[in-house]
Amino acid sequence: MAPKTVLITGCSSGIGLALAVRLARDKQRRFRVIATMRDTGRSGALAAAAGPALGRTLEIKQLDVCDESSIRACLDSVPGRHIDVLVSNAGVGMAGPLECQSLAAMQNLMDTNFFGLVRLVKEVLPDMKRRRGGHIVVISSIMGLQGIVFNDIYAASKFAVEGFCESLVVQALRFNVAISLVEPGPVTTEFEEKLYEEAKRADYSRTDPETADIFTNLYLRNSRDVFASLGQTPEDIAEHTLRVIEAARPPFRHQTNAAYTPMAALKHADPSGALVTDAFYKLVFKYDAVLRLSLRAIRLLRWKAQKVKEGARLLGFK
Ligand SMILES: NC(=O)C1=CN([C@@H]2O[C@H](COP(=O)(O)OP(=O)(O)OC[C@H]3O[C@@H](n4cnc5c(N)ncnc54)[C@H](OP(=O)(O)O)[C@@H]3O)[C@@H](O)[C@H]2O)C=CC1
Ligand SMILES: CC1=C(/C=C/C(C)=C/C=C/C(C)=C/C=O)C(C)(C)CCC1
Repeated sequence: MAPKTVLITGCSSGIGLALAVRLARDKQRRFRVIATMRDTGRSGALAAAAGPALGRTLEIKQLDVCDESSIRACLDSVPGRHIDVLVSNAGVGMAGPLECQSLAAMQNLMDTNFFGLVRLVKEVLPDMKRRRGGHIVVISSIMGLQGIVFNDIYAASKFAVEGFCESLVVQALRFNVAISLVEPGPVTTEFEEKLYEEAKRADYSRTDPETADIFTNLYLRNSRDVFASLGQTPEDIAEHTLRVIEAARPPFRHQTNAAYTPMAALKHADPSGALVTDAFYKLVFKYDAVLRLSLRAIRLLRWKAQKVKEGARLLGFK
């Protein structure tokens, strides 16, 4: 079978980079990867990780999801504009009290996370419909299903992504085009560090001292622990996404972190929303010590599992 052409956005770091490398180094050579990024000056890490795949099964192209002409130019440079799989991955995060965030920053986030996807789909879907085949894979988030305190704008952008895809999927199916949402929980990438850097620069005089205190001393501290205990690696997400891409009948939704499934299910268990709001309120304000203790226990278990794995490898087990 001819290799599938997969175009991925946001490949300078994190999930996009890991996925591009995973697909390009596929042992069965099933993919030809077009790894895109808005600034090709940032391609060093990808080129290094791709190794000999660069120039063979992987090529790097410029694409800014906020710029229609850059998307068009990139697609026009692909023979026959033929993309089998589009992976919409590029995205930015934002966390903190609303009062400390500028409207311009919020609009930039929506422009990247939501309209970036819309621009891509507008450009790629007509070709896929004409060919009666294709797959659009969207890196959404668990926050596309359930908001998390202080992530108001980011969660809104991922809800927008989910609503857009949920509506479009039925029409697309008529043309044999699949749409899949990949919904990770926390993933340890530059995304996390960028949030903390942003939080350091924020002007907390724009909010009241109590809110500033809850964000900096409760949320940020717990968030670090959540990433350290429950965070997946970008390589984990690449494996999950590969499974979605290679599925004979791709799922519409795919959660990557089982630890978050109950959280996302709560809202469906109680349509009034009281159950999930109450659970979050208690976790954040009442049982934060229990939360931290549980997260520490998980970290310890993970560390032990890692040591067992390393030991087994040293002893020659796979
Ligand atoms: N990390 C996490 O905890 C989670 C992340 N996600 C989602 O995963 C996706 C990837 O994030 P992740 O790998 O973690 O984070 P990274 O910050 O490591 O990667 C984000 C990528 O998006 C790119 N990007 C940002 N703006 C644009 C743009 N306008 N055009 C093209 N590329 C752009 C960045 O490029 P540049 O280097 O130029 O800034 C970078 O390559 C995002 O959609 C994010 O929302 C979902 C769940 C959890
Ligand atoms: C679970 C949980 C928390 C934090 C979760 C975080 C920080 C999740 C991050 C998810 C990301 C980054 C998704 C990206 O798309 C709190 C509020 C600390 C306490 C209550 C339980």
